[in-house]
Amino acid sequence: LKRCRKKGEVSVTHLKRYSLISRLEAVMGEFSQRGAGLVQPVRSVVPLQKHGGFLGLMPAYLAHEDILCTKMVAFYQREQGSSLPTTQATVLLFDPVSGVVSAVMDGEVITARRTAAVSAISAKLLMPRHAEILCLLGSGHQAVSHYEVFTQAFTFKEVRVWSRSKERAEEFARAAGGPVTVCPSVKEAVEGADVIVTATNASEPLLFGKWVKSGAHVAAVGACRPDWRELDDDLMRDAVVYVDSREGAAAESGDVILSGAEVFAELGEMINGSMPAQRDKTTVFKSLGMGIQDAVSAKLVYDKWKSQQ
Ligand SMILES: NC(=O)C1=CN([C@@H]2O[C@H](COP(=O)(O)OP(=O)(O)OC[C@H]3O[C@@H](n4cnc5c(N)ncnc54)[C@H](O)[C@@H]3O)[C@@H](O)[C@H]2O)C=CC1
Ligand SMILES: O=C(O)C1=NCCCC1
Repeated sequence: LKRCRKKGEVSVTHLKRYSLISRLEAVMGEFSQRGAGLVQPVRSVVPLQKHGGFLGLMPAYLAHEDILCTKMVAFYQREQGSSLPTTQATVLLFDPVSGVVSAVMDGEVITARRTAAVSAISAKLLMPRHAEILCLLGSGHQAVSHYEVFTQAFTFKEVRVWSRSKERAEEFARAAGGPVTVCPSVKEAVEGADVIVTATNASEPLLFGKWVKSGAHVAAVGACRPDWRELDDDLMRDAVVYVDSREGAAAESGDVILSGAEVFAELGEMINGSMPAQRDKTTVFKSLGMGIQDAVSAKLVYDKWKSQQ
């Protein structure tokens, strides 16, 4: 990908070469057609009230490719400074003929990479044509994977990071493969940014519409509970809102539910061409994560492993 890029150019066409991205595009397009060949219920979530956590179950069956998969993901809101991870996932692949489990995989990398790859698809379609500034809010696992995928797929003049812990943001910047500006506040970080990724465990809005440049694209990855927020009402109501799944957003996204914002389209509808990409407007892609994304990602990993046996 890096070889294909010219300075200052968004190398959107080269995204196709990134096989995870093209697999995700295909399956999300198919999902938005609501055909019988793809079964994915809305995530079941078991609250662990006593421990401030949740266990999510994410099954999916892709009949055309005969992929049967489920992910189990535990996610928590931890106290600042806790050494425990906030998100832990395990992915099971089955032989759909017999129901036998063919693989048990750690889901950390799959979750990190597929989420960032889906956000990159949203950015490819929705960010300003000559996007120069990428801003990451949060410095955890998703911020790292978004940095990696976004800087491989696109060319930015500047990458900024804000985190509620300045030390973590500085650590993030040191570990990044290129220059990253650490910003002291969300407001300063997002000012003039063309693409903003929110990847935090916040449950109250931290990104306000009044700070966001008109025409910017926001990929909102956190706030995956119906009463959690990352984005304020102004941003949600003024932007054109895209989601990964309408049913998922209606059940789980506090940013969608509590703001009363209208969902304009699913990412898959844009991919299929049945709904337009309103690139000239301020856009929000509200990501919640889907079992079908894990299924195609796990199959890629499994096939690669199999080919090496
Ligand atoms: N949309 C999707 O498909 C997926 C979404 N997620 C969600 O993405 C978010 C980030 O996940 P990870 O990077 O794995 O978590 P992480 O724990 O590695 O990083 C979380 C980041 O959020 C920051 N943070 C925590 N509480 C905050 C608050 N109240 N205000 C501002 N910043 C805060 C932390 O300092 C850290 O920088 C979580 O909400 C997680 O549930 C995770 C996986 C998939
Ligand atoms: O899709 C996922 O995986 C997750 N989504 C939201 C919460 C954490 C994991």
